[in-house]
Amino acid sequence: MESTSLLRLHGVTKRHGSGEAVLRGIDLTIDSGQVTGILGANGAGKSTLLRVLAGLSRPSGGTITGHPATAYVPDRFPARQRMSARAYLCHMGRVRGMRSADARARAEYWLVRFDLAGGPSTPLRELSKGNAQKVGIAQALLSRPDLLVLDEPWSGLDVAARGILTDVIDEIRAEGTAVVFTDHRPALVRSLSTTAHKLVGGRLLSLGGAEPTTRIVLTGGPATDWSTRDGVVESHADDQETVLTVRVSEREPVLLAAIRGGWSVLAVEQAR
Ligand SMILES: Nc1ncnc2c1ncn2[C@@H]1O[C@H](COP(=O)(O)OP(=O)(O)OP(=O)(O)O)[C@@H](O)[C@H]1O
Repeated sequence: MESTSLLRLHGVTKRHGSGEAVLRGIDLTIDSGQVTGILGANGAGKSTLLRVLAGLSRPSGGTITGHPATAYVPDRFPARQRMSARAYLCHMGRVRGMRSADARARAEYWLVRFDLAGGPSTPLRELSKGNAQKVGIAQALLSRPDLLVLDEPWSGLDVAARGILTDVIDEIRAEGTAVVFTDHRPALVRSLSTTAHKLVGGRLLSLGGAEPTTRIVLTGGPATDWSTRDGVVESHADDQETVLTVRVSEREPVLLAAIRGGWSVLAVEQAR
């Protein structure tokens, strides 16, 4: 699919009130089908940048061109209402001009896919942080946006939902949606992004493209926390299998550790 430019930031600055500038001279182009990952320390300005990208916050200086249909998922979904997850999503769908039946079908699809605890009828105010986050993501995916802006979307999600979100990002980007996300894990940002950046001192530094990854499917070994091992970008386990997404440069050491640890290797395949 040919990519088109959706949004361009040129020399964007942002200060909150009369304080120091949080963003300084940000140049960034967002193309369709592109996944842009943004790293940065606490307080570096990641959420501020995402709110500017989503059109929720006006920059103090610089220019922004482009008006993509944008969906935004904040780092904490404020789920205080009494209405059910399904009713909330149907309402949001109708607000966006969807037919009721379509909104309901899409709501049901995302809540089932992300396995919302208690199911779609659960009142929002009874949801845990991670389950509220699933509803926030479902809300953004009701109708396909041109640009999906995700603020630390994996934080709070359980292992299965993390894997689903990674798959969903791959799927929608293949359909042409641009995705911008923040996270604190350099390996994950580098691996999932087509362009990775780091915010330092209010400026956006380019980290270049993603390093390719390999998917390693293991079975039969002892309980192991793979997520802390060098090169492991993601790990996903169920009763039968453990699926690791591993940077290509670390594939052999991880395979060796698995075999030495008593695991059987079911598959090694190119992931990205
Ligand atoms: N509405 C606001 N009013 C005043 N200052 C703000 C506001 N929002 C953010 N800030 C300040 O701007 C700076 C950047 O905050 P921001 O939330 O963008 O950082 P972040 O990189 O997303 O941090 P974290 O990783 O902790 O989520 C911080 O110093 C913060 O205190």
